Amino acid sequence: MLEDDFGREVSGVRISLTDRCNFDCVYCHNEGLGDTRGPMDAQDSEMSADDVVRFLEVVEEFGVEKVKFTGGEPMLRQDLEEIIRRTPDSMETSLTTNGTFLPGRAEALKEAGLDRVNVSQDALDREAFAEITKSGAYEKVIEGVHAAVDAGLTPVKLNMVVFKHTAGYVEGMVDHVAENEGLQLQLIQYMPELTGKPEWNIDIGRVHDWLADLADRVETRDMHDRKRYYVGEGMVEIVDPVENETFCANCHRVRVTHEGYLKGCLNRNDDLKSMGEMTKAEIRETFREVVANRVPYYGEYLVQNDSGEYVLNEKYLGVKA
Ligand SMILES: Nc1nc2c(ncn2[C@@H]2O[C@H](COP(=O)(O)OP(=O)(O)OP(=O)(O)O)[C@@H](O)[C@H]2O)c(=O)[nH]1
Ligand code: SF4
Ligand code: SF4
Repeated sequence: MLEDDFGREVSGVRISLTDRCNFDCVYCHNEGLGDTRGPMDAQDSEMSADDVVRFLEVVEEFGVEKVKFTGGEPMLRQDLEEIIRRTPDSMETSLTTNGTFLPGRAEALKEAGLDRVNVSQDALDREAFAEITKSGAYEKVIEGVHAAVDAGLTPVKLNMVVFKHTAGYVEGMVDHVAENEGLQLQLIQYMPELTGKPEWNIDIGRVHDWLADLADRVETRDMHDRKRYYVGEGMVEIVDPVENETFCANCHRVRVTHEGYLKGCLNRNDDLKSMGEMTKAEIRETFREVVANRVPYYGEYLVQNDSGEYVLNEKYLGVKA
């Protein structure tokens, strides 16, 4: 496995297959590229299935064990099943989706080799859901979650962004996963720096404290040092990157944008490297370069220079996290 200067091995890749989406969520950061509500890129700028598979075959050589397909909404790609079918067998394959297209397609995805799905679901309340996603698809999403469980795409992680609009629904969602086999809950800290509304922030520390009291046991996941709270039949994981040095020190993933740019960090777009029409040999070298240039985002590792560019803080040159 390739490792960066901070001792972080790259074990997973996250590939955005499109920036198109049928929702318009108020917290959307579009894999760090900015809100999907702006003009979307043309469909023909998206990586082709061949491009995606070529990339996966290269990173498999470097021991990458996991691939997550994301968007926008990745199920808007009609060739998603083909991409999954052609993903190297050695990789755990998962999908992050808004769930609307899972009814009728979950079984085909399972048959193609998909292991599990994460579905965005911010509330068990139709009106709140509509206000957050600007969509009337609540029932479809619930149906999609059932379809995923029935197809064995488990555990199905429900992704809930914790912010002003959802704070009142956290308890109900925790009860929901505690009572339903096959479901897990992922509470995602709101990221104002990507979406621009600090007033919507909720203190995630309070959610940790509340869950610590409620849980039967607590574990810490290697990836991002995330806490997992076990409540009844369910598991609740907290994704809390903001200003969290430990989270970044345990970051083991590289991203690919829908247009085929390698992206070393969710929060940065100044380090993008296009894979364009590259051969496998060229992708191999570019991937090595991107991994070598990765720097933990939170902590003292990066500083901005007078032109606003991120540069490595001199005192950390050559120092591992
Ligand atoms: N800052 C930061 N946020 C992340 C990172 N990974 C996930 N997140 C946040 O968590 C949200 C949901 O992530 P998912 O795509 O469902 O996947 P995940 O939870 O990271 O992955 P699995 O646990 O493997 O399913 C993302 O949209 C981000 O907001 C990361 O590496 N850095
Ligand atoms: S479903 Fe996902 S990609 Fe679509 S608008 Fe919501 S957060 Fe963004
Ligand atoms: S370095 Fe930190 S902010 Fe960047 S992708 Fe990794 S965990 Fe997220």
